[in-house]
Amino acid sequence: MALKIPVFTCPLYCLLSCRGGSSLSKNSQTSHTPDMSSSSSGWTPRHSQLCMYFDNIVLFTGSFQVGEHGTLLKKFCKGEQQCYLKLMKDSLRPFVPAYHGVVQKDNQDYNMMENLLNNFNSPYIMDCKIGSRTYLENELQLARERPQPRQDMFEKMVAVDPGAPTAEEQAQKAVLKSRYMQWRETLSSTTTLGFRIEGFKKPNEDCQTNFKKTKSKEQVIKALSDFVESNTQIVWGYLRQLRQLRQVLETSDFFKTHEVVGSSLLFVHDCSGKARVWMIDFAKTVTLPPHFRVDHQSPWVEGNREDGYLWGLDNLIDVLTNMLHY
Ligand SMILES: O=P(O)(O)O[C@H]1[C@H](O)[C@@H](OP(=O)(O)O)[C@H](OP(=O)(O)O)[C@@H](OP(=O)(O)O)[C@H]1O
Ligand SMILES: Nc1ncnc2c1ncn2[C@@H]1O[C@H](COP(=O)(O)OP(=O)(O)O)[C@@H](O)[C@H]1O
Repeated sequence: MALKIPVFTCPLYCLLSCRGGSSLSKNSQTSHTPDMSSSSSGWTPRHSQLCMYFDNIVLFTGSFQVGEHGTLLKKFCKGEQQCYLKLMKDSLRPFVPAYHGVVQKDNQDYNMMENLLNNFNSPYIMDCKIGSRTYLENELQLARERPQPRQDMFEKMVAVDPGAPTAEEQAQKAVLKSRYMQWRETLSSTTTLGFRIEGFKKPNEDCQTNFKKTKSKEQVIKALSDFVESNTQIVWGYLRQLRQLRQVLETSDFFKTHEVVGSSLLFVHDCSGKARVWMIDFAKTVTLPPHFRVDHQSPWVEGNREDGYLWGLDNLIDVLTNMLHY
């Protein structure tokens, strides 16, 4: 059973509590980072429209708060909790943040986890969403049964490509979520490479999240080179981590029995040369029916539950390897 303990009062609470489910990936194309006045606690919070961070400390999103003793609190999601509980006993344990149970704050439950940036000095942080699709099969089904046209998604679509909506969508000024998600996937490298860069943050620079149209290998390499500042030692460090992860995934019971959708790899390095990769975001990772098997590589067709996780990881490893020969 999950531990329930009270959260200590965080002085940054009001700054961090905004919309849920936001992340690097949900940033706008036009990020701005106004300085906020220095607080008496010594923190200098800065934020962009949908990307929050604290100087040299951490990158936060609307669904997060700071926890005690170097922990992060993410808005509670039962499915994600179940994943973390299983992951804590799985061979993937070294590749996910430590999970510390459920805590409550103002009637809101949170999953408490290790802050992966704890042991880095001025970290470089990148979020890459892995897999060949970003929505669950049951989301598609729901969209068919109860279509809910989304105006916000129409607006996000038009902002990137005014010609993308169909005549019907133009008339409604709304699109279905499944349609938006599929469009996002074909626009980016998700469908061609099985992963996409959601965003990254370098020390003393604004978040970069303008990767919605980063699709070709060359574009991806350009973005990754910018993130690692062409430092081959860092690329080697990430490659070592990703190859280890690849091996561990082959042995993992968790991976064997789950459809892993919308999950990211969090890349973190700093100027000491330390580079680490972790799997994060299991909100859309679901257990497969008993005896149902996926290989995480085959192309997805509705019903086969394939997520393309290993295909994406292999492509990412290839791309990083290519960078060493550039
Ligand atoms: O990245 P952009 O183009 O802004 O689109 C976002 C991402 O796909 C989110 O996925 P993730 O959280 O994995 O980044 C998704 O959240 P879900 O995870 O809820 O599907 C959002 O759906 P809504 O939250 O319904 O708006 C969708 O609007
Ligand atoms: N355990 C963690 N330690 C440090 N940063 C994290 C951790 N988990 C998430 N993050 C940061 O928060 C962002 C959003 O996390 P994610 O779990 O994808 O949330 P959401 O589902 O709200 O998008 C990530 O891109 C990363 O920058």
